[in-house]
Amino acid sequence: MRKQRGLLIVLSGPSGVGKGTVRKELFSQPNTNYEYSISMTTRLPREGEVDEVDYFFKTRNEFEELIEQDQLLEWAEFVGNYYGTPLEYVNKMRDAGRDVFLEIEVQGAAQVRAKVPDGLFIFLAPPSLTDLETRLIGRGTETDDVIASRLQAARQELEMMNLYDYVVENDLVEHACERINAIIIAEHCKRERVEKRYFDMLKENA
Ligand SMILES: Nc1nc2c(ncn2[C@@H]2O[C@H](COP(=O)(O)OP(=O)(O)O)[C@@H](O)[C@H]2O)c(=O)[nH]1
Ligand SMILES: Nc1ncnc2c1ncn2[C@@H]1O[C@H](COP(=O)(O)OP(=O)(O)O)[C@@H](O)[C@H]1O
Repeated sequence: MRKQRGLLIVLSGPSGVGKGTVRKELFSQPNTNYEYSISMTTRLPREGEVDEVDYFFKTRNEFEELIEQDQLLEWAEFVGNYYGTPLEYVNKMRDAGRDVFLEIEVQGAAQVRAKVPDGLFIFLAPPSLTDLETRLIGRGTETDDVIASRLQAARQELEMMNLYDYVVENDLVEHACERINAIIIAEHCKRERVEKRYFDMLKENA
């Protein structure tokens, strides 16, 4: 059977909603066809974060060079730091039939929407703004100032959720993962409808 080109799955949502937690849970499940695209950032590593695993950590100069050289599928500045997606990896994985996950904020997602119209756009939403604040504070990785800026950004990000194909509430991690897996399976089935091999099959049997 010929392999479909892999999906480009964009997972967005405000800082602290649980994108990283949900994505790690999805990737820990057996029999998935997912690849995670590690982003570039100028943010400093948090305790425990590893270069080339969590992010490719770059200086601002290095990042600006990548922009100049057109090596990023999208990039954005979020609360004082650059973040961007390496283009080559995404294309290579999709060509190999793998579904590629981008975990990115809303400005970058809008750029991907314009460049990759067949992408699958999923917005992860918190049960409430209070839950979001509790999670962001509970994670304990940012200073109070940064938390306040991220909560401010969250209000604008939540207003963008209507631009996504799906909104998934992250009430419980397992439930959010079940919904995301279901969306991806449905998306593959939808794309099967236009697979050439089915038209060929019908012609052969005419
Ligand atoms: N546009 C864009 N956003 C990204 C990329 N990588 C991460 N982000 C987003 O940047 C925001 C800040 O990321 P980070 O500092 O790691 O904080 P965290 O997501 O709250 O743990 C989050 O919304 C990420 O999803 C990227 O390659 N491009
Ligand atoms: N469904 C959930 N219920 C309660 N806490 C959650 C849930 N999902 C994630 N968290 C917690 O919220 C915090 C932020 O999650 P994280 O995955 O780092 O968010 P993001 O990547 O969107 O910034 C973490 O401490 C995580 O353990």
